[in-house]
Amino acid sequence: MAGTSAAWGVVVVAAGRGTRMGTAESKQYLLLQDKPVLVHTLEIFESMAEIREIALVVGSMDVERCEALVAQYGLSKVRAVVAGGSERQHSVLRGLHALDTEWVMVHDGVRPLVSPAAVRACAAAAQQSEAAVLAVPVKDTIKQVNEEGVIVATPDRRSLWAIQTPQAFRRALLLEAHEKAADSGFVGTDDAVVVERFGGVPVVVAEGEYTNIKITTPEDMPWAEFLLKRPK
Ligand SMILES: Nc1ccn([C@@H]2O[C@H](COP(=O)(O)OP(=O)(O)OP(=O)(O)O)[C@@H](O)[C@H]2O)c(=O)n1
Ligand SMILES: C[C@](O)(CO)[C@H](O)COP(=O)(O)O
Repeated sequence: MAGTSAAWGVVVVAAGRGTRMGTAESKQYLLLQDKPVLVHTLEIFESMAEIREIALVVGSMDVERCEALVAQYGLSKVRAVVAGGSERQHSVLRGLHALDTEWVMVHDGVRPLVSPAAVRACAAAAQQSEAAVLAVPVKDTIKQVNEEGVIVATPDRRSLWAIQTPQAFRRALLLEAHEKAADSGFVGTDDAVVVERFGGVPVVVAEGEYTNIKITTPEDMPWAEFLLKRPK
């Protein structure tokens, strides 16, 4: 982004049910400092000059509600609010069809703390390789455990990274990989794996920040409140 005139589109995915949060309200609509989590997320990209347009993907029952949020908060870069699918991957593909920039990022609507600097680092890495993800080195020892609860492998921690979003790609590459994945019935948990499997190009890691948390379970909300209060 820095120093380039590339036009970026962002797919913000927020069509999940948030079952692990255990709240009646889907977690993307829970309030952080009196503002929905999703709005915090959208405002990050709205504030960045390098971002030209946003495709917001939400639950089919939430389209009108989110169109109202977009108007209420003046999110002028949101080009479309579209209904998502049963899996995150399906939601991403629906968002991709609503953008026509050369470069795209996919970001979780429930990651409201990513910094513009980290977004720019991911974008810059993608423009070198066509595909990049934000990630941080894992701090804990990670082990593979079988169904009986027995440890079967301990990968070398030096090679393990916790993958985040945004994930950034040349749009044509990501769209073709997603369409091949849909044809094959493959469903992964992030967009990088779709490109790893069907894109034919290496996906690189751009080091992000540990504060770029994905709001998933109840204890994530007070943690996010604390992080939001930190001086910028
Ligand atoms: N069919 C889906 C599933 C998930 N997401 C979005 O993908 C992001 C990451 O997914 P996750 O944190 O798993 O959210 P949920 O699927 O809602 O959570 P859970 O698995 O606890 O139900 C979230 O912003 C979520 O709204 C989506 O757009 N469409
Ligand atoms: C895309 C992602 O945030 C990268 O860590 C993660 O895979 C999303 O997983 P979820 O189960 O859909 O939250």
